[in-house]
Amino acid sequence: MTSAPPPVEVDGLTKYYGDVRGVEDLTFSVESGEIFGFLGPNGAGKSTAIRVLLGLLKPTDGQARILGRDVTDRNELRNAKQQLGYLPSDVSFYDRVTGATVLDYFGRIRGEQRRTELLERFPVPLDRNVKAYSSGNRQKLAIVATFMHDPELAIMDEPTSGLDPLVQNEFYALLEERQERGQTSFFSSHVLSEVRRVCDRVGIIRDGQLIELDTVTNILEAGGTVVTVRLAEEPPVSALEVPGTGHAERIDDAYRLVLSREFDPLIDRLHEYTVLDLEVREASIEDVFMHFYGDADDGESIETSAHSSES
Ligand SMILES: Nc1ncnc2c1ncn2[C@@H]1O[C@H](COP(=O)(O)OP(=O)(O)OP(=O)(O)O)[C@@H](O)[C@H]1O
Repeated sequence: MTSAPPPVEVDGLTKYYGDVRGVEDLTFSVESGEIFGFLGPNGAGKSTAIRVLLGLLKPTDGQARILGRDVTDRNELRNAKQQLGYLPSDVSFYDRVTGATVLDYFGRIRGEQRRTELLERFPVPLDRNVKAYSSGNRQKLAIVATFMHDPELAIMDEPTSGLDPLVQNEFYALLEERQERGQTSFFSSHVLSEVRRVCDRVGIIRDGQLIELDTVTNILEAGGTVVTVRLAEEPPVSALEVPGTGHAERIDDAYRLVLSREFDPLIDRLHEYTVLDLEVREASIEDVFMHFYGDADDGESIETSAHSSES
């Protein structure tokens, strides 16, 4: 018996918009039952990759398959879509219809066995025109539409944007329940906290290219230990760059060092100074991100918490 193909398979995928690079040479696959986060700041290429996966854009080069079907083949894609839930980044339902009509429409096409249950978890004013919906309600309606046929694979472009924290939690719980049943979820995000919380594996994309692909656990382990130290003296940063230091910088009146597991060389060096303050902690996913994006100067933005704009 042959095993089922990976729900998402991308090989050498490249998409240019004329001269503008959308994504270049992406290769990865997502396994059954995984919650996979596709991570990157604005303009990195996440939506482009997702739109190719859904057959909405034709690749310039390379292959993309969902549920074992070639997304550039209309018939194959139609078959795959019966088992696919898709949540686009800007939810554009027909404004002049009610939420109930929207769900009726998708229900007729793909099925709606989980509709009632999902509406209890993500309630929306069903009888009202979608035009009058808040952005959060639109997003909740989109979640119900995405999952009510209980798809094997869900592909979502920034699914939690506009949701309040309680609804976000409900959404993460939904993904985890799906995982227990072996169903697969793939979503793009620029919110690090949610990726750390729910994803098994992440692909990090920058300037259209995949720059990291690993489990969240491995990425955090490889991130090292972050040491922040304040000294009475003001030595140059280079004075603290002992063996095992991956990165060192001066931030205000402190020194921030990323170390591998070896601490002795730093402790020896610190003997030469008066230590006023010392903090040692494991690297966070934010630290890992800053490592990849810290030198970006083109306005890329990453939210280090789901609500950083509100705090
Ligand atoms: N229709 C288009 N025509 C020309 N260039 C485009 C088009 N869509 C996207 N691009 C460009 O492709 C690159 C990748 O954009 P994309 O929207 O895929 O990024 P993203 O990671 O999804 O960003 P965001 O988080 O802002 O949605 C960007 O440089 C963008 O300007």
